[in-house]
Amino acid sequence: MNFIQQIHAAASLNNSLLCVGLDPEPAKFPGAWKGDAGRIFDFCSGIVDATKDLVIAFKPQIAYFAAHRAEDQLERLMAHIKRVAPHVPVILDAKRGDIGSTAEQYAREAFERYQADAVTLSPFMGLDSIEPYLRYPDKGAILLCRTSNTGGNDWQMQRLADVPGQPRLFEHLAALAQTAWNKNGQLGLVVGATFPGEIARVRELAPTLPLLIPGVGAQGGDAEATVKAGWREGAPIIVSSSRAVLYASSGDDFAAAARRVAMQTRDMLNAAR
Ligand SMILES: O=C(O)c1cc(=O)[nH]c(=O)n1[C@@H]1O[C@H](COP(=O)(O)O)[C@@H](O)[C@H]1O
Repeated sequence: MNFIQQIHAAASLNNSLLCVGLDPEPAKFPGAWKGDAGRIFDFCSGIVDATKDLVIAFKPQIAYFAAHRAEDQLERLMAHIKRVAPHVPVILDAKRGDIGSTAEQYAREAFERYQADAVTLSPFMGLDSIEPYLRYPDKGAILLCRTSNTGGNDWQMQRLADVPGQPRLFEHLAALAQTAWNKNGQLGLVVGATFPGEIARVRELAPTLPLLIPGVGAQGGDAEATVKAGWREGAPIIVSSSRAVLYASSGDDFAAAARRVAMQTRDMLNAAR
């Protein structure tokens, strides 16, 4: 199964649009684990085990592991997810973007070392910086398009004077990702839940692509508006929440609390379809 098929299968098996983001911060760990970077695997696997029947995907953010020299724990976590939840695709959030020869190494890291099913990428350096990932035709490559942060305005909302119709940068990218750049049909786009109007615009320009939508939960994005703007039958959205799920409780009941919040969020997203 390729990444797009995995997403469709997990969405229907778990009846979910919710992705749980795995952004482990030892300072926020419960009880005796607090401050202990050696517990990153234990914390994240606890979250995975508690939510694996509720999600369309998991999304570990690599910086939260690398900052603590915990790449070995990320490798173990990826293997753990494959073992306990083989039906749930894993998106490695790495936001890579570099020249082709270096991108080849990043693609190996994501797809061979970590066995990710998809990776997030910055398209700022253009198509040749994306192509090495496209050589893994079963894997997903999810391009930053209209990000959830306010600083996204600095570039993504600028108009391109030399392109017919003078689209904004994010609009131009969405159209390219749907067409010329999508050589093997494996591209997706990142659009922030904090900008539902732009989610709708991206959905117009990229009617079939999977959209990874972070920004519900801690960043305050509107879950209902997100679904209305982005979800269409056959065109999946992957709505990601990290802190609101991971740190629903700072006590030893963290996994049960994460499950409760994940279930509420999943149900809220489903009710808006
Ligand atoms: O690519 C991402 O996942 C991403 C894109 C974006 O535009 N905004 C954004 O917040 N993210 C990531 O999504 C997660 C959001 O975490 P919470 O705000 O805690 O749900 C973090 O891992 C971010 O790095």
